[in-house]
Amino acid sequence: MAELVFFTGTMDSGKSTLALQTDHNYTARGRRGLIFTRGDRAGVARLSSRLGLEVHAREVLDDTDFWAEVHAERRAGHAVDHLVCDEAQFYSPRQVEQLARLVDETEIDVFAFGITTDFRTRLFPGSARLFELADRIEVLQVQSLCWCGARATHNARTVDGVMVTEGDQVVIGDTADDSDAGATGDTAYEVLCRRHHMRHMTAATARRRSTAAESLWP
Ligand SMILES: Nc1ncnc2c1ncn2[C@@H]1O[C@H](COP(=O)(O)OP(=O)(O)O)[C@@H](O)[C@H]1O
Ligand SMILES: Cc1cn([C@H]2C[C@H](O)[C@@H](COP(=O)(O)O)O2)c(=O)[nH]c1=O
Repeated sequence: MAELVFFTGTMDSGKSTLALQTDHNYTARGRRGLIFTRGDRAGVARLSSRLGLEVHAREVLDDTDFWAEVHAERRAGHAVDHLVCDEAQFYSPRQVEQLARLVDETEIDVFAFGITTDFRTRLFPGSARLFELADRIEVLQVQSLCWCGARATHNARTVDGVMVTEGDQVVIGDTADDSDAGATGDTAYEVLCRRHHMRHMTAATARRRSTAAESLWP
């Protein structure tokens, strides 16, 4: 029985790596899959992992119709046994419904990978529809950590090293290590635990407060 599975987590939790591993393992057993992505940091029509793996992928656009894509492949005589769909948070609800229809009516397995919530802790439309329709939701096992050591559960956006909660929902970018904090004109992301996201306390903020406190009581 085919399934629509949504693998989700924070940024930097191993989603793209798992997407590549999944396609590799299914292909190794003779299954033929199509790989999709949208807005990967490596560029158009690329699926990349921070581990360094990168493959060609079909870029999902606003008018991409997964039902039409799969049936065009099959009309051309190509088997399609599974779909790997990365950055699924960026897909439209209608596109998620097309994925679910492919599972139900053509017995194709669909493995979707994407972050759960945006920089304001709100669900992306694509992620929300996947939560509503998926047969299974799998939270990534790789623990990305907040600066405090707790498991990171949410994604923060920083501009010039300062956490922001206003702006466009979609801004392609990467997590920054501490050395990048405060770079001018730089939009970056940092994974935080809920407590510190709600407090707007990034690693840089925590460090600044600690330094200020030490200056009062040297
Ligand atoms: N140099 C490294 N050595 C080992 N693991 C790494 C290294 N760099 C990145 N990773 C792993 O890759 C994960 C991010 O993988 P990626 O698939 O790009 O995540 P996502 O797609 O969820 O953003 C990190 O959580 C970390 O576990
Ligand atoms: C939180 C958040 C993230 N994004 C972007 C930033 C990245 O390009 C992707 C997530 O990629 P990853 O493989 O999971 O690291 O999403 C965004 O556009 N808006 C946000 O609020």
